[in-house]
Amino acid sequence: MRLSSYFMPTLKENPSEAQIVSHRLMLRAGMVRQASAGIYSWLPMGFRVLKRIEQIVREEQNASGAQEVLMPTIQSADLWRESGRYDDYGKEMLRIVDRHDREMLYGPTNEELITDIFKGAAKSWRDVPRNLYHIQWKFRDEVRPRFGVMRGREFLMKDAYSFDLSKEAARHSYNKMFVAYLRTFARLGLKAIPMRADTGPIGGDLSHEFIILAETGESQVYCHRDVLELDVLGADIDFDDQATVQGVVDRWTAIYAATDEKHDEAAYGAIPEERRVSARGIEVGHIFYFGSKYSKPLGAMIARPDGETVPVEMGSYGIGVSRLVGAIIEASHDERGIIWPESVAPFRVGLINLRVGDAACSAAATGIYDTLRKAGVEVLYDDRDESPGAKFASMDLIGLPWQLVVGPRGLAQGVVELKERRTGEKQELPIDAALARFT
Ligand SMILES: Nc1ncnc2c1ncn2[C@@H]1O[C@H](COS(=O)(=O)NC(=O)[C@@H](N)CS)[C@@H](O)[C@H]1O
Repeated sequence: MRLSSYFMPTLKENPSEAQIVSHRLMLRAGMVRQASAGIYSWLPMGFRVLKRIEQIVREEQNASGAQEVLMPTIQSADLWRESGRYDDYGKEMLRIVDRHDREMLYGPTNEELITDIFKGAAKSWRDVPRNLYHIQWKFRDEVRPRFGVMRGREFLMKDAYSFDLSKEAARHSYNKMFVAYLRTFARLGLKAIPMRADTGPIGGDLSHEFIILAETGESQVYCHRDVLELDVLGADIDFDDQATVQGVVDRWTAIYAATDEKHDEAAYGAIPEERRVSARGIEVGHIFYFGSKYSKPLGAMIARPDGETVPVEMGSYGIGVSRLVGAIIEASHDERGIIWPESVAPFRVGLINLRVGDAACSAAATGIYDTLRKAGVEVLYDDRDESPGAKFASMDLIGLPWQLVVGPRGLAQGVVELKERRTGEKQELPIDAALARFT
């Protein structure tokens, strides 16, 4: 993509309404624009990151055996009346009346709808275990949306729902999601710690929040430092091997880590002082086991092999896909701007032509641009007629992992400059050697 034709309305100044760094940088880098309170338009740069995150979430859900569906954003109030949550949900629920005066709502979550879909299709133990997920926009009329996309009113969530015959089987489904979440956040370049958590409006009695430590986080969390030093498991795990999956969960949950609501001062106090961590954190995922909380009132029953019918055992598992765009910036930035992990970067290489008017420079830069694109490398080519300083500043702001700088002086010596955004490390390389790094 040539920057001279790219829709990327960057801002020079920090917008006054932005209180945290990710909100500031997303506005300044031209990634989003607020449409109304807590509701954002995703511009090309932000949308590319959102889709990269979404795709990694999708791959890890699929790897764990979950199956992707797509449920609507608008739901009938009927199912929510059956589950008893229509009134309980309170003011966060956006209630809508259609032209036939039917009571509808913009879904804040989908337990009722997915249970109704499963109920219509499943009849016996042969139909479980199943895990169905979708990646869909939600609406929660937050009383104080803030921090940009971190606490929005309309936001993108991956929400998965598991169906099992027994509590033991449901626990394995829960454990598989626990492991899938560890892998997902590791691929996003994040250290997300699973912490015992409250279940809130979703319900149930077993729940973990996946938290990344960040000063601007809304959650207060406590943990043993050991849990921050655990490595996420290797590349592959056999999700059908219950003992292996349980082993990973046990290893992580054996170490103290809890959100404020579930904090146990005594257990925390037993940790040696220098190994205690008390910090703010950002909740990027939240998983729940809640048994028959929805299947009983909605009548989602399945027959056991002995013929007796029981309400299907369920859990639900959410990841804040749009929140993650902000959370990754909170975890990965410096004073000059964003530092994207390669796995989610909107482009892999930022190509800078230092002197657009210079024929040799432009020929070399355009040649590199064409070669990289032909090799399938995502490259953003700054071909604007701007000063070198302005180009360096905007490339550092938008945070692409690599910068390739073409200038007359370097060319005279047959080299271009390669800079790694994360470390700031620069090296001069012949053009072919520089290209070889990416092709
Ligand atoms: N207002 C919000 N703005 C952005 N992301 C949010 C917001 N509320 C929740 N999230 C994200 O969505 C994730 C799941 O939300 S949740 O309420 O915890 N869980 C559920 O809704 C369950 N139905 C999981 S399927 C959270 O961990 C958080 O990362």
